[in-house]
Amino acid sequence: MSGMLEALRTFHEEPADVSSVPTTRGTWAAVSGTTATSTCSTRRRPPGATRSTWIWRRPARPRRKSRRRAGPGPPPEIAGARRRLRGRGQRRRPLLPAVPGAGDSWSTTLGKTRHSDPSFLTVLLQDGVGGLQVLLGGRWVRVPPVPGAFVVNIGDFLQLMSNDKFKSVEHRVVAVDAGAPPRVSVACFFRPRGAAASTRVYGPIPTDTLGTKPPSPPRYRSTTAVEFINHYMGKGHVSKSALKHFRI
Ligand SMILES: O=C(O)CCC(=O)C(=O)O
Ligand SMILES: [Fe+2]
Repeated sequence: MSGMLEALRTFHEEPADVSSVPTTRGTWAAVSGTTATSTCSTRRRPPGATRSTWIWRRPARPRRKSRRRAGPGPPPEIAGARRRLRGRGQRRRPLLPAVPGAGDSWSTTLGKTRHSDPSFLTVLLQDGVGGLQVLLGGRWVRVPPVPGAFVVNIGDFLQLMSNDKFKSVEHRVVAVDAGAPPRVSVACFFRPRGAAASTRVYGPIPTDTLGTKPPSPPRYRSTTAVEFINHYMGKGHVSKSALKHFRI
């Protein structure tokens, strides 16, 4: 865990010419054999929905031959960081600078705006800086970093499939006060990928699995991961509005 966070910091502290290499999918894919992309675009995102973030998508079945043909490879520090980050699914590495005077008043302008994740589950590793908050009973509650622990978030997909039995959690990240080091975190989003993402249809699972109660009527229409994500991205990932769109 600490190695992974350290790798992120190392990467962010690289000179600009190294850390700015992977600005396009093509460039980074050719360098690393994985796909990386930045979510720093402000095109369809409201303020607060962007930060310095890189997404790694590992090919489902990496083909060694094509990797070998891919060129000389990244510098050793980057290769090391990438090795530590490898795994299934999608990982992000946000970096949030400390802000002089930051407090709750900054929360809607800097950090990660309130949202729920378009995943079944998200496994999150945060560093010791803090700033993550969840919405509980209408109040923002801090999620203090616990060394050696992951934060596991229920995502919108699980809420949809469980017909509201498990509720996705609204969360945000607020800027921390000056003096703290820049914050890094790694999130792994578990959701359908590859062909299944556009072909497999997911809907509420009947909840009477024990046969003890009549199943509750579905509260959401069925959808594919691709349709859900496209809608989510189009909304600019704010709050839980994407889920509402699928509600019957
Ligand atoms: O950085 C964090 O703690 C949370 C990041 C997050 O919520 C996300 O990327 O969806
Ligand atoms: Fe999130």
